[in-house]
Amino acid sequence: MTAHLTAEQFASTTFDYIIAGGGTAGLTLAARLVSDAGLAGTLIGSASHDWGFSTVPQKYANGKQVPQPRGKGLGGCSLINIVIFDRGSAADYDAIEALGNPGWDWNGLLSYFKKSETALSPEPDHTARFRAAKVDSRWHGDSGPIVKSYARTFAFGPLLERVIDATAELGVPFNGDSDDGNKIGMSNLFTAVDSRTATRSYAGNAYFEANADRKNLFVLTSATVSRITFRDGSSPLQATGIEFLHGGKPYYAAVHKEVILSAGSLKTPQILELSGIGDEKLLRKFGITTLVDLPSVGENLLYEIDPKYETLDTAAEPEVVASYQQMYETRQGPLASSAASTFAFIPSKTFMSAEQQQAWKDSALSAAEHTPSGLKKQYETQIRLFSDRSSPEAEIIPFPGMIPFLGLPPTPKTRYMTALAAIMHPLSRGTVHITSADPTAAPAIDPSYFSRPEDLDVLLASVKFSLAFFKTGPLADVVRTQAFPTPEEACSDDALKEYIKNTLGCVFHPVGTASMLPKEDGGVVDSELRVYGTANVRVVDASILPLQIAAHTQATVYAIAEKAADIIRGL
Ligand SMILES: Cc1cc2nc3c(=O)[nH]c(=O)nc-3n(C[C@H](O)[C@H](O)[C@H](O)COP(=O)(O)OP(=O)(O)OC[C@H]3O[C@@H](n4cnc5c(N)ncnc54)[C@H](O)[C@@H]3O)c2cc1C
Repeated sequence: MTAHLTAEQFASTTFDYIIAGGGTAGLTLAARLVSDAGLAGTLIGSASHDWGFSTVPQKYANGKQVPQPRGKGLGGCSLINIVIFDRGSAADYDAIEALGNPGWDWNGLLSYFKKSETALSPEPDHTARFRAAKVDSRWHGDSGPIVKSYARTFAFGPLLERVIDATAELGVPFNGDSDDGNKIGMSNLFTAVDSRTATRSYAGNAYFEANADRKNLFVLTSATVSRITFRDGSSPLQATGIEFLHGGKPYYAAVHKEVILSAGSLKTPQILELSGIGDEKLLRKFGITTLVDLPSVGENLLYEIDPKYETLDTAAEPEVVASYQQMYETRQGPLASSAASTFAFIPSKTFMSAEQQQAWKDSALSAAEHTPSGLKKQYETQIRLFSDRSSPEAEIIPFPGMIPFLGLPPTPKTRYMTALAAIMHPLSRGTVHITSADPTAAPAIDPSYFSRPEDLDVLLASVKFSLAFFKTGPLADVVRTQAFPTPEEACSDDALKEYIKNTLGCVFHPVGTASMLPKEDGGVVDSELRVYGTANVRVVDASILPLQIAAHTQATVYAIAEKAADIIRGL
């Protein structure tokens, strides 16, 4: 049985590896490291569900504060996410490699995507009715821990065909398998659900519980890592252990080999800064001695951005929910899987006119001229992707129901449908930094949405595309009224921009705050994920992605952790 240690036991053990954060990446890494003889310690934040963060008021979005849920228990965000399990386009990963990260391109990651997963074949009627592609072993794994399957019952039912046909009429082809490196099109995405048991497959059960009887995996729950400790005078810095809080009391645990931070994009920078690795000016403000002046820590925060657009619906009625519950008894129905997983990924040419694309490019090129060289390289990459017909620049997420983000109650007995529009490669860059030397204080999360106005233009165009979607033949036939935006809110581009700012959300995929880049380009970790200026501290989580990918992030995070395990073990 895995040793769930008490804080005292944890503090009196010296581990080979300490992984700070038992989330998506942390548990994946722990499971792979303990398959060797070394000891691994995994610390997690708390047994409760969600850290409950929110952004600071967004200057360019009418002061809106956007909720930022983050999973807190064993499994981290993989425990609370919406189970979509997909990959970005090959172009996304190739771009990350080209920024100075050998081995992190599509070909370098493909084996790790496959290693993390077991793809279940769609059932025969599934292939016919929901256009699910057959599982191709060139792209999909057959023996990894995360079990992925296509949603068994698509909640749209017959509406799905109309959704697919409407997008096809707007020039978006159906893509049977968007995990093969070509992301463009409308696709049924895999979900991290074991359809044989109708259960979520996540880091907690797939990687952690499956290794629960290992003698060399130790876990301490309800702990908050405060900081890393270093050998006095070492250069590069040699980590000796970590300090953590448990039940309000401070403890120390020692490490032989490495400390690995897997606290996620919004918390890893906090641990680095509290450890004296960050921007000297900021650290001084909070009385923290700077050990490595690394101003890039907590910078380059990137989100995909997403406004809400409400239309037609499904079921909030008690009798419908009861029928779903009944269906779940036989592992059927929407509760047995994701309610929606057929999404469209579209290149700029599909939703922006040639003039709009040119205006965006001119503006982005001018922005690139006035940025430091590291960000300039990222912008140049993004400008190239923007014109690449194989690179999605927006995602349209049709959802069979009203999403209550607008805070407006649905009219009883009315059925709605929502299309969320998200942009994939925003130019805006945000930050996440400490607000105090107290490790329990929430960091200041500032995505700085729309600080680059080009992002708002792309989002406006993608929202207009989703409005057109509901007016296209197959869907127009069943849409009675446009609930949101109201006619006033949609009367002009400027009015729609205001609507976007007021209803802004995010797709919960923050990345980039401990970017894997050359140091001079704003990197926090090198391509072996080692923190600059340290000998034995790595970051393994979503924060290392220097660019946003056009996909949901969890499959990539598992692949990052699988690859990191091989790097750390020298394989
Ligand atoms: C609501 C929501 C829906 C999402 N939906 C999807 C989806 O459908 N598909 C998809 O692909 N992606 C989705 N994502 C994103 C995806 O889940 C994340 O990108 C991914 O899981 C991040 O993994 P991570 O290892 O970087 O961080 P996490 O999984 O968040 O792990 C970080 C861990 O570190 C712990 N921790 C933090 N600070 C400390 C500390 N100081 N001390 C100790 N422990 C600490 C946390 O408690 C957590 O367990 C969603 C995310 C959210 C929040």
